[in-house]
Amino acid sequence: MGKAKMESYFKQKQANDEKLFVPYIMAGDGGLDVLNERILFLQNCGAAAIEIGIPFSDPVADGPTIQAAGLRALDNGTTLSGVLQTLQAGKNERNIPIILMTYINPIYRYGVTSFAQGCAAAGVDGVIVPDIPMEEEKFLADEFQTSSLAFIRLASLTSTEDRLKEIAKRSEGFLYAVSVTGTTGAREAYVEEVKAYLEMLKSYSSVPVLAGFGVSTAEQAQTLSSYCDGVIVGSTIVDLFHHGDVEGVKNLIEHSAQPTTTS
Ligand SMILES: O=P(O)(O)OC[C@@H](O)[C@@H](O)c1c[nH]c2ccccc12
Repeated sequence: MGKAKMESYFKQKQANDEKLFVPYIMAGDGGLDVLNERILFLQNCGAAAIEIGIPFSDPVADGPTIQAAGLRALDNGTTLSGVLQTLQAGKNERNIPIILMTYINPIYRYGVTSFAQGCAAAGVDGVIVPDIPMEEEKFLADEFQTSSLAFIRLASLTSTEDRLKEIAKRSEGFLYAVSVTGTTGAREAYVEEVKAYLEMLKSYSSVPVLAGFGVSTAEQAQTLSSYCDGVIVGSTIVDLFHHGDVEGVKNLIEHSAQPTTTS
């Protein structure tokens, strides 16, 4: 669908008062054979989009769960071109946006232009690159624009307000609001500043603001979603799939969408 369609797809969901739930999975964890199957399963469970990680040997933003999933995927021979081919093969069965999450190194090795073109051909709609700061991103932004890919930016709790304003202004598709300090992985609690941070980002952003990092329960998803437009859940989903608990995945997505009940 590309950037413009992804944005109108999210707008339509929001017009129906839906919060957006975006699960993350690691491509090649369990083998590339299960990738398209998992995507369709998540789509049927009500995911608003799916974030797909490209396994990489030095995943600096990742905690233990995603690191382990990345190692499993690398061990069974998963490559970026294998992932793109698999996504291309499953393209016609999907109807929700697909976002690739990859560090810059695999993109460099593949070639920036080939990567952007390969993503578009595979039916990828947006890309997240966590280790490219805003000052260095132009070479990527230009290629993504040529291929109609949304360049999804990451905001962090430790940035100044001026910087957050600029990041929010640039974000396409949605704005990824990293809502903890540190790496990916389940957390028990969120710091109090998260509410103000998400509300501030919402006031600057023209695309939906989604909170990610640390979400492991439906209650957390509901609470965070009440401050912004939805959540991204990685480590918990990766763990559930790894243990074969697809019912757990389904329950988490279904319950996360329910409005917060106050007791
Ligand atoms: O695993 P968590 O804590 O639920 O966080 C989401 C996260 O896994 C996913 O979005 C992600 C995986 N690796 C990343 C690297 C950078 C930014 C985001 C990510």
